[in-house]
Amino acid sequence: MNGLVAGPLNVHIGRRPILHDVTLGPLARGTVTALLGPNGSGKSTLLRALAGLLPAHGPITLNGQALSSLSRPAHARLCAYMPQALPPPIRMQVMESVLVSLRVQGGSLHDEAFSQAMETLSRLGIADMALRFMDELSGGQRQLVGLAQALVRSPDLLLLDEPLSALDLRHQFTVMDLLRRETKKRRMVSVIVLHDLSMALRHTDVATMLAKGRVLASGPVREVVTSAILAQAYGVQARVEDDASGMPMVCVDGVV
Ligand SMILES: Nc1ncnc2c1ncn2[C@@H]1O[C@H](COP(=O)(O)OP(=O)(O)OP(=O)(O)O)[C@@H](O)[C@H]1O
Repeated sequence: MNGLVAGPLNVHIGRRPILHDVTLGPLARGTVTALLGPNGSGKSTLLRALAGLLPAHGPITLNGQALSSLSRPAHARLCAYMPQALPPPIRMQVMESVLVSLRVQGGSLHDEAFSQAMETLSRLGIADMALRFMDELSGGQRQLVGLAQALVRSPDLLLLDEPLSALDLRHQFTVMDLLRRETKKRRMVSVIVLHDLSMALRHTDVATMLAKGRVLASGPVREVVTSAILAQAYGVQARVEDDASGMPMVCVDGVV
């Protein structure tokens, strides 16, 4: 089976149960999935479990292959994960940090590594930062570098935890647009944690809404981001409306 299928998954951190019988997918190749839910609902935990960074009880298969059966390097070749925390402001040039990310996949760098890294920086609009040092960049600029580090690896599974949190309005749109195009072109499965529900409506294909470590709803994003589900998940009174150009947006009127 192509794409990602996970669950039912149960995840404990220490003795604490965090995820309860969570299922995800099947998520087809070439699609972007939004992982939604209130603070503490388990989004990052699920992403880390998919990335193989937390032990999960339950099956996770990618393109028919059980991820749990893979060695760390083999897992890293298939899957790129960008955590919620921004890349640290260390004394390393941007280009070097992107090349280091390519090396996570194991082996030595191939001849095209440099041009591949440069092309990824260009697509994100930060080619001019290639020789700058990470500890001289703003938070948003470092987040764009973090995205370059993930994208340059052309993974089969792209996992991004709040990739827009430090970005300005223009970059939020250009990054989501780029992620959608790259996901289609490279036939990746992309799973992205987002708090901006209008962004999810406009730029993702399917969504899973978590609440208290369980799946509340799953399916096409417009069927998941609804007044009823938002009331249940977040405790807000909200409407989903189309703006003048027909694009969906979430308007919050208050709390329930
Ligand atoms: N290291 C840990 N030890 C114990 N509990 C943890 C740990 N990390 C996370 N948790 C708990 O797991 C639950 C889910 O956390 P998680 O970070 O997955 O939520 P989230 O949906 O990503 O939240 P947010 O939107 O705030 O980032 C929370 O109740 C949190 O307190």
